[in-house]
Amino acid sequence: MEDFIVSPTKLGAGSYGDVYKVRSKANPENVFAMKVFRPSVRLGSSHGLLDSTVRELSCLFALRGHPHIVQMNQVLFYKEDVAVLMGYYPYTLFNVITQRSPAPTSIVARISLQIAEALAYMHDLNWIHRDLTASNVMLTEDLTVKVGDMGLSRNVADWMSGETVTAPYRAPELFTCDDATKSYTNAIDMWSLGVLIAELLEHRVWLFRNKRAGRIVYTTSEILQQVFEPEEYKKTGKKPAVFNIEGVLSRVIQKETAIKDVVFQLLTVDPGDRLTARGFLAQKRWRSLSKTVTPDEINVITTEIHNV
Ligand SMILES: Nc1ncnc2c1ncn2[C@@H]1O[C@H](COP(=O)(O)OP(=O)(O)OP(=O)(O)O)[C@@H](O)[C@H]1O
Repeated sequence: MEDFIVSPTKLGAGSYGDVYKVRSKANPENVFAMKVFRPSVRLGSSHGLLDSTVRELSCLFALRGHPHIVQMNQVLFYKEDVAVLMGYYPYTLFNVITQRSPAPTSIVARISLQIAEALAYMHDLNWIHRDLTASNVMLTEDLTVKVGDMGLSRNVADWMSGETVTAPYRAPELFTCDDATKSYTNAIDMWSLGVLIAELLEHRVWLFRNKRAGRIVYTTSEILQQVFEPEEYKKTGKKPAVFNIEGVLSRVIQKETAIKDVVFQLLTVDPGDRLTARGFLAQKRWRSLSKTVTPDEINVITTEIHNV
């Protein structure tokens, strides 16, 4: 650690650790983010590491070098704790969704394709992200995607914990039964991608959100069970009218068919019918849209984020 200067203010504090901005002493132009993992307080844990730390480090290691996944530079000790030195990324997708004006569809296409590139790479290597949210998609100064926060990521197994993915981004199959472990696939990440695209197009975060004290909002499970109740859906073949998903996705509905179709192919109840990452990457309309991004469009967004 003697090679680095650690900024005293935290970049962020998550459930699993604190993140600091760090500069190289030899070359102060070189800026990194250092995540210092919380130690395990589990009785009998001899190594002092949380499972999530081991998962995050092994996932970052397995996926290192991918252009749209956070860059892992070094694993080191900071004081008594294990830390990872990563690339420093100034924005997250949350900043883009919550800026004053909605992001143009060209930017939505480019960002979503870059997220899909990262997911396709993960899924090909048999990893599931399991916590794709607006805050976990980081962005460089020119809005290049770096998918991060792999604390819940894991290799696919037959039975996995159902208690995963931040609620508003959780796929319907994770709500289908109360068992602690469930059988699901990497299609859960594609649902989360569908929610992120819808949030960008709707210009609103947490479209499917949790109940908050004092405000009438829908719980994710209520929405998903009412709209996508598998039994009801299978019986009638069409979505029950209890909850109007078209109302929630009102701006998406107004988009041209090719855009609308992709969102609905991702927000598909049956995980077997849901668009895969490779299937998403093959969407010609999105690819050509993403190529129309102009430097001006990027400037407008980054300037707005800076002015918030
Ligand atoms: N590479 C990075 N560059 C800049 N900021 C970062 C970077 N990594 C993390 N951060 C900041 O630190 C915060 C916490 O990081 P991270 O989400 O990885 O921690 P966590 O403990 O896993 O969080 P969570 O509770 O969301 O699971 C992020 O929301 C972000 O603001």
